[in-house]
Amino acid sequence: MTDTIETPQPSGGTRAEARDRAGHFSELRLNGISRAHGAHVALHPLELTITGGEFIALLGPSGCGKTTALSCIAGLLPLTAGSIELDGRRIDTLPPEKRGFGMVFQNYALFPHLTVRANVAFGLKMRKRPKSEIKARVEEVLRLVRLTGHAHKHPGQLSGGQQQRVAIARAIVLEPPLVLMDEPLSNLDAALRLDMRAEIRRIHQEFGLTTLYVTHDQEEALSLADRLVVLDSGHVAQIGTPAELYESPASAYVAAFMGYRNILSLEVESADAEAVTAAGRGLRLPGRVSAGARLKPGDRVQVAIRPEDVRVAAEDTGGTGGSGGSGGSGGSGGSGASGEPGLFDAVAEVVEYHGRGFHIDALTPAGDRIHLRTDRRVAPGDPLRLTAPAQRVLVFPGAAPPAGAAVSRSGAAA
Ligand SMILES: Nc1ncnc2c1ncn2[C@@H]1O[C@H](COP(=O)(O)OP(=O)(O)OP(=O)(O)O)[C@@H](O)[C@H]1O
Repeated sequence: MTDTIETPQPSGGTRAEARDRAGHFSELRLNGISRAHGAHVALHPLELTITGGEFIALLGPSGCGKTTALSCIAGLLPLTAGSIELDGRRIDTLPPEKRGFGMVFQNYALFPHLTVRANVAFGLKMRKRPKSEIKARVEEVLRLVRLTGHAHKHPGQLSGGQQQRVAIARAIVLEPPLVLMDEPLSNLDAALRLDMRAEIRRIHQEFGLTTLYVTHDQEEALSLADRLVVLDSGHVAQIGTPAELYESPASAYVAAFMGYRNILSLEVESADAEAVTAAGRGLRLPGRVSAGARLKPGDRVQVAIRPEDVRVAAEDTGGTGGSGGSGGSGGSGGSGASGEPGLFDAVAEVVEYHGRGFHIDALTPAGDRIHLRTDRRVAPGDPLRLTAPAQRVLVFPGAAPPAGAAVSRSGAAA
């Protein structure tokens, strides 16, 4: 980490130069940090080492402890236990301003009576930096966030996305070792969120930042972060790269976050180290044993399948209205647990048109809701014969579906 603050090049310089200027560090260690509010533990001991330059997303549903973790790191909340070290130096005993981390929140918190330029310059003025340095750094950062042409305006004259970029500029102009962002895009409309998401990643890279980003949006986390930390009721559910979490979620809870919208509670019929057949509720599904799990017949399991991996079996879709037929099992109550593994019946309930295809919610005879995608024309009420390739069906040990997972069932558990 550099202690001296150099005056930036007027042209901004290269990414490496920007990285050198930012308060760069090698390693931020969270050593079992935890936080309790009275008897309620909002954050159980969190172990994480963040490398300088990384983009880390803290992901989880409302109330899982994301903001608590961020506030503990920022110094806004004292730790109940654990410690934080920046390149070996203990910092959890320091107040927020001494940690010097940049913060960007969803409500921007800009000064309405100050221009964009003055908002961005504010922190440097408070630090009594020389005027020439303030001017050069503010201009550079405004250019980086593409707001040079708006520098004279007040926040009220800017769009939500522009205001958010002012908030980011204000945080990064101080060249903080770490930028903490708490759901910074949640007040923006869908299109702007996408644009700003790309902007945030670009700014992170160009300025050589280290970023800790809180979100409940799996897509945002996967697209932005180098690594994700998934939290479940204050516990770490999994830490890994987007590809690791997407391909090999450690639990049904993480799977639900990674787009496995179909999570079914079934029982193991047969299993070896890798392959398993889970059955129950009129279904019989061959699948893949989740990493490290040992399953035996009779075990309760959670079976996770992505909507895009559920296929309409080719021979059984006769277009609208037709029950189709491969052996006359169309309609409810057809193929059951004794039927051909991997094939099951359902009736289309909700059909949404999505341009290139349809998103369908279908109900099995036992009342399990199955989400799927197809480019076949399907109408509500159509019987469907469905299948999912075994290698795309993940089977996790456990009796209860994950809380907050996208499990939808109209019937009772088996
Ligand atoms: N000051 C407090 N006193 C008591 N409980 C609190 C306090 N702050 C947070 N909590 C509780 O701690 C848990 C974690 O809250 P936190 O705000 O960290 O969740 P979050 O994942 O950031 O949620 P959201 O996405 O809704 O902001 C919640 O159960 C919350 O009710």
